[in-house]
Amino acid sequence: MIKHARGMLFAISQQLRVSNTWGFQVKTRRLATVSGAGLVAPVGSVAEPEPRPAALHLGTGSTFGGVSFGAAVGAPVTGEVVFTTSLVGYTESMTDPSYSGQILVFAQPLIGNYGVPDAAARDAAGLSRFFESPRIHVRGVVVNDYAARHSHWAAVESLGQWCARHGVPAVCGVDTRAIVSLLRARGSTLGEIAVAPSANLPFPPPSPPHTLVNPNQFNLCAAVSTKVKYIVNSGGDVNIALIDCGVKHNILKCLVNRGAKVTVVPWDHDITKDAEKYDGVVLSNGPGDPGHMAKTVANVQAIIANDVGKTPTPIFGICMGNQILGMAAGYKTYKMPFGNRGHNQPCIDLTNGKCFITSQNHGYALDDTVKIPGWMPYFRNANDGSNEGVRHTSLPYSSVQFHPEACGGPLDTDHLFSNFMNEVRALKREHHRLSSKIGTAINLYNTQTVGSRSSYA
Ligand SMILES: NC(=O)CC[C@H](N)C(=O)O
Repeated sequence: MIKHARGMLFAISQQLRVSNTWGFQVKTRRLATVSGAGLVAPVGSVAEPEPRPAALHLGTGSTFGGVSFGAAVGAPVTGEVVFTTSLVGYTESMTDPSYSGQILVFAQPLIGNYGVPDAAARDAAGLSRFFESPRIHVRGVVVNDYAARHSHWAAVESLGQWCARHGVPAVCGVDTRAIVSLLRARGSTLGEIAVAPSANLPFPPPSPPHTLVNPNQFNLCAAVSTKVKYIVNSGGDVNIALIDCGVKHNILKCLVNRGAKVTVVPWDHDITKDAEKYDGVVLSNGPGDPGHMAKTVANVQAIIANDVGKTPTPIFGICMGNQILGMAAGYKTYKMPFGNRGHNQPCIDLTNGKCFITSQNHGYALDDTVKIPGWMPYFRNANDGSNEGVRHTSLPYSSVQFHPEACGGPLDTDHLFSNFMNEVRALKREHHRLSSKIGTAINLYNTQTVGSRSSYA
């Protein structure tokens, strides 16, 4: 069966390699998506998808014909076409909510060789063991060489089966180097994946005439953020408010593994109105244009204003979180030509000159050329000089554009979570000490006797 599928794939892709353009009509008819209206079929219920002609059409007019190895979608799937240079981590990238609205092109030629692990596997805190969120967020994937045979101890299905179950189209057999060159030259562009209704059609399916919708015109963070507050690791010694703009599970894990209780709140939630006290705030990653995040920016400004005259609440932002904290400080954002996506982006810590290799996935950046009193650039990209973080000059507010939680990618900047947690605990102790100084005699007595036995003492 595998041999047969591989043979067909090879034959079709050979056929398509010699016919990347067309000037003819192919009859199209609608196909039901495998997953239906948002429902995902269970693991094992979907056979290896039938290889069919497929194509990636770019808004710039280029077409790349290939072979479908994912969902047999009826209508073409549109999105912003971006590329990643990451060598591994396709399951983590595809479930990263920051990729919402995007068609992801892998520069690494061989994709799918280690299959897909079990989405139901959980860690002790109930978080997904292998994925960054419960579902696939990319709109489609484009690869050069799809490994029809996978092998890994954790794999429960192939990449093609996983895509098919989630209704996500996937195209292989295309020259991804040519696509990456084009995207680098022309910038990220809108595009669509079209899959032929039948395996017997010898040519890539054409793009029906229509306007490509730019996903970045929508507030994608609002769409992927949690709708309700929830807590992870309720027994943690410090309470971190995580403002969820599309959080990757590994950010939660990095906090929980360091002993924190994490209270996850929606993207537009104002934590200064909450009755409960937070010891620290994390601003998560998230998809789309940071220009839609004015509400979150205002809420962060409220947290900072609320700190005046008190022990400050440490804030740490990641990716979209960097853009939000930066905008709260007064910086502006801009759209990069093709962004930085991959696991090998060098970033210099401007406080000590050290360079770290980082995991990245972003298409927007902060413009830090304008000086903002009280704030400074924190990290800088050693390749393109773009901003990779900002920090307050004296208060514990900082953020990074890259992903210190990795998954996938290098763990070189994992210490930033430890720094943040140390700051949170130190300031909680300080808060404790100050309130004991200015409190009434009875409070002072309680703080000294009870506080000295507490875990923060
Ligand atoms: N990973 C992220 O948080 C991405 C942030 C933002 N959507 C960007 O593309 O720049």
